[in-house]
Formats: sequence, C-alpha cells, structure tokens
Amino acid sequence: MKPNIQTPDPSRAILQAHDLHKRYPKGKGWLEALKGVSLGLYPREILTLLGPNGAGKTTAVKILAGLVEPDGGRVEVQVEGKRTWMGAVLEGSRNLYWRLSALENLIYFGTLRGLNPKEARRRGLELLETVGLEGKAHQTVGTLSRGQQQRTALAAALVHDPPVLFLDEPTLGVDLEAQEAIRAWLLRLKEEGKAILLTTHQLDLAEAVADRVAILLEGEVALEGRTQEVLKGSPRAVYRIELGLTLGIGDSRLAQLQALGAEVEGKVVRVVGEETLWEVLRILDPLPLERVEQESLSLAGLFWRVLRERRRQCFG
Ligand SMILES: Nc1ncnc2c1ncn2[C@@H]1O[C@H](COP(=O)(O)OP(=O)(O)OP(=O)(O)O)[C@@H](O)[C@H]1O
Repeated sequence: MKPNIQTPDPSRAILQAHDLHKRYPKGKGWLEALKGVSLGLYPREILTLLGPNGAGKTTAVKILAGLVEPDGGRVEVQVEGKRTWMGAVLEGSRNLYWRLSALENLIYFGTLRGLNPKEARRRGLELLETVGLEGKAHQTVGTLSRGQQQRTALAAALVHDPPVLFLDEPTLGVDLEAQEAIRAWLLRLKEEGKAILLTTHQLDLAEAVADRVAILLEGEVALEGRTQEVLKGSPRAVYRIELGLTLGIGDSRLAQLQALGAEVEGKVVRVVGEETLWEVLRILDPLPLERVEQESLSLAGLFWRVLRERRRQCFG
C-alpha cells in the first residue's frame, strides 16, 4: 500500500515526468528498466532518487535530462530557453573532454550553452575555486584524480547557471572532505532557487539534503513524498515493543509474528505499520510488555524496510 502523502502542487513544477517507460533489449526479449515512472521537479527543492543497483535511476535521469528517448510517457518542461535549462553530472564524469584542461572544459561548455568566452572563463575560474580546484585549472582532465574529475564535472554542469540540475551520484569517488563540500554546495544551490534531482547510494547525504525522496524499485516508484512526511507520517512507521521476557525458540507465537513481517530480537519485537502493531499485540497478549514506542526512522531505515517489504512480496 502506498502511503497517503501530500503531493506538491504540479503547477509549480519546473519539470514533470508522466508515466515513463523504457525497455532495453536483453537476450531474445526485453528488460523493462522503467515501468511507468512519474516524478516532478520543483524550484528551490532537492528530489533524491534512491534505489538499489539496476533499479532504473540513471535511465530515469537520462530521460529527464533529454539524453535518452523514453518508449512511453512524456516529460514536460516549464522553463524558458530549453536549450540551456539544465546541467547534468552523469555517472563516471563522462561529460568532460579528457584532453582539455579543467578550465578549457568549463570555457567550452560555458560558450556552448550561451556564455561569451570571457564570461565563461570568469565563471569557470570562480567555480573551480568553489570546488577547490583552483590549482588544477590548467591540468588536463585525463590526468586529474577521479574525485577531481568528478568535481570538475560538477563545475561544468553549473557553468551556465542552469535552473535545473541533474546529479547522478555526484559524490562517487570523492573523499570525505569533498563530499562535505558537495553537500553544502547542494544546499546553497537549492537556496539560490535551483530544482535539483540527485541520485545517490549515500543515504546520509540523501537525508541531509533531500526535501523530497523517491524510492525506485525495479523500474517503479515504490514510495515518494516529502522526506519529513515519509519518515514520520507514513503508515510504514516502525513500532518497537519491548517484552518482559524472551520468546522461547519453540514458542508458536514466533511463527505468527514472522508471518506478519515482525522482527524478533531477544526481548524486542519490531513491527511496521499501525495495523500490524495491533495484530502483533493481540498475538503477544497476555505476555508482559515493558514498553511500546514509535521509533524515529532514518532514511536508511526506511529504504531498507521498503526494500525488504518488496522482496518479501516477490519471494514470499
Ligand atoms: N543501454 C542499456 N542497454 C541495455 N540495458 C541497459 C542499458 N542501460 C541500462 N540497462 C539496464 O536497465 C536497468 C536499469 O539500469 P540503470 O542504470 O538505470 O539503473 P540504476 O538504478 O542507475 O543502477 P546503479 O545504481 O547500479 O547505477 C539495469 O538492469 C541495466 O542493466
């Protein structure tokens, strides 16, 4: 069941994707990479797209960024001057020219997207300083470290000051200090009014920056909403029941609890969802209970629960 989470006003969206489908040839058949994905991007907001490997995140980002055609569905963009409306950092910093220097790349991408060369150079130098690469401006990108290449790619995506930013794993291969700088930078860009779509496997980064979160599983949006709402108000709220004793291995209640998806660890039983909580309390009655409380759920906790729930539905 999808939680009843308030969706933002679609008329405010800078970009809206409706029912995206994408399939790739696989052997003699097809692999359905996206099975009807709908998402919106809003100014002054970061939407974080989470999902395990192969869930379809990069495919979705490429379609939203206009780099790949969907097989079905559509993307509506409500920005003036579409040619320069987006900035993108795709996995592996592949949007850079390896034989040009970092600054030459920024000047190239800046002029390509409408800046005059002088302006592009000024913006390029400014951005290289922001990402801590002022000393590497004249070094060819191919000789930079992976993290430095990633930071150059970020600067290149921003050189023309686009209102929409697509960042596919921007912290891949960068050290902790640079990750922290990127986190702060994302928040600053958001405050400036940009609409940002971020994919990451770093759930702590996602939780720190995401105004909204969408979890993609096997090409479908399994959960979407404002981060605080999905963590607090979702029917997937997690309850922790502390028993006055430990259930014995042969206790028939264990199987009943497991059938409801409850986790039992010593004296502690964890339950997802209020309805299940009441059923579990009925099974536990008349055992002594020390306390029943709602756990504050982290994004990492929520992600794993959604994933586990899906796996249980698939594999029983
Ligand atoms: N060009 C392609 N040709 C064939 N299959 C593809 C292609 N691109 C992606 N796929 C497949 O589509 C599915 C979704 O891939 P995608 O890269 O979008 O996932 P992802 O969520 O970004 O994964 P990861 O977290 O590993 O980067 C995967 O099963 C992948 O193998």
